[in-house]
Amino acid sequence: MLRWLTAGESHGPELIAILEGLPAGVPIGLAGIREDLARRRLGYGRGARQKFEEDELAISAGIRFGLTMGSPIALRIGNTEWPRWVDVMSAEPVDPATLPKGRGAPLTRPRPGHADLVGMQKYGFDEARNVLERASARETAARVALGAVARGFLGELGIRLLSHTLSIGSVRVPEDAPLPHPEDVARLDADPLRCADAVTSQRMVAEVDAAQKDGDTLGGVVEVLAYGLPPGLGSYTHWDRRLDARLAAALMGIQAIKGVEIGDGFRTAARRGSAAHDELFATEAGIARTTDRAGGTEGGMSTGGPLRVSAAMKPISTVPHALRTVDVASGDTAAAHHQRSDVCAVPASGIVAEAMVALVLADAMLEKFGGDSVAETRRNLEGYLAAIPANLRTDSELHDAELHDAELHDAEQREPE
Ligand SMILES: Cc1cc2nc3c(=O)[nH]c(=O)nc-3n(C[C@H](O)[C@H](O)[C@H](O)COP(=O)(O)O)c2cc1C
Ligand SMILES: C=C(O[C@@H]1CC(C(=O)O)=C[C@@H](OP(=O)(O)O)[C@H]1O)C(=O)O
Repeated sequence: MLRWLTAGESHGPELIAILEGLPAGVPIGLAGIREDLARRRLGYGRGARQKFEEDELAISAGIRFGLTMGSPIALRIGNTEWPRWVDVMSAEPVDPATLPKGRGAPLTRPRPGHADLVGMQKYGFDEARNVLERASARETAARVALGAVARGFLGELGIRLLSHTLSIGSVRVPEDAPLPHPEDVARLDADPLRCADAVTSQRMVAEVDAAQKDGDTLGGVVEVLAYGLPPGLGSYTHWDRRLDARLAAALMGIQAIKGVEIGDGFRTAARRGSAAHDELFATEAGIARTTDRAGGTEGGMSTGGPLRVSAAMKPISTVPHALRTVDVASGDTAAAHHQRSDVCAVPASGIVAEAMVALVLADAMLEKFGGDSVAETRRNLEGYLAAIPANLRTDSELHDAELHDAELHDAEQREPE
């Protein structure tokens, strides 16, 4: 079993992330984690803070000479904004009246759509600072660092992940656009919105520009793909063992994610059964599915084909053209507090979604195959695959190669939705 925890406030000194249960012998370097942290900062439409803040990564435990030791892994990400917040975020008792003018002013105009108001009600605060410090998606840097470690483990077992942007506001990639593959990651990272379709990406940039001009914000949809999974991760035997349920919970656990789809998700509900499922074909190399409408899970288990899961992000709630709220200090109608914010953080949430999927898959791999060293996990995986009787084997290589052609064919045949 894999466990993970994060701690840290948005404007505190640092974020702390701990991962417990990963086997020994996984190659993990600072460079790989830094790369994923840098990818989370990218994306057209992010606010000023991404430009001047850096993620100061340090490994505090669990890795020696570039390899995991089997002990808990502890990572530290310093907030370079900290020197500007030492007084406002001091852990020592401070009388707010002694702070320079404007510093630590109470945030009494809660932002609709953010955690401000309910957080104040729940934790007994009379202003929103303590709420927004932890509700902020700054915390996702810690999860991305943990996800990079999980990705390193999965990579040792032949599993590769990527994410891409499916929509920004009302602009969406065409239904029949080809699925990106791991070789496309550099190209995706270079795209302003991490969109695989260049023409759609340009329209997305225009959508972000228009929202920014209007003092508004945008959400969108990201998709995570994982290639190289074995069949049988997760289980149909109990609701909380289902891989799809675990993925959905992990993705819904990202700030501002409001919907998750596995495979074709809600679109499947509008189809007839004859056009909704992935038929099976006997080939010389094994049983093949030539479509992937289900997104790589059946019965709460991985099928061995590509996993495809998407997450819908609501628009950023700190709207520059501020939303109406109530000043809880006076009871008067007011404009919600706003200093700076992202116009759109959808590409960044794709990187966070990749991290969450990597953590869930790493956990599911360890649950099925165990292992105190990654070599042991690999032996167990290979033994399991070799023991599947010939008449039950699926041919995922064939599946990968033919999937794209079959999907294009399928899109042509598909009834209008
Ligand atoms: C990567 C990322 C960046 C975000 N940036 C901002 C931001 O700049 N301003 C903001 O108000 N919300 C931002 N959010 C969203 C808030 O964190 C989110 O709206 C808040 O937690 C309340 O959403 P919830 O109801 O889903 O928890 C961001 C979310 C993510 C995933
Ligand atoms: C700092 C990050 O994201 C922050 C997430 C966030 C929010 O409300 O979620 C609000 C903004 O912070 P601030 O209000 O200080 O400008 C974002 O910049 C980050 O992703 O590293």
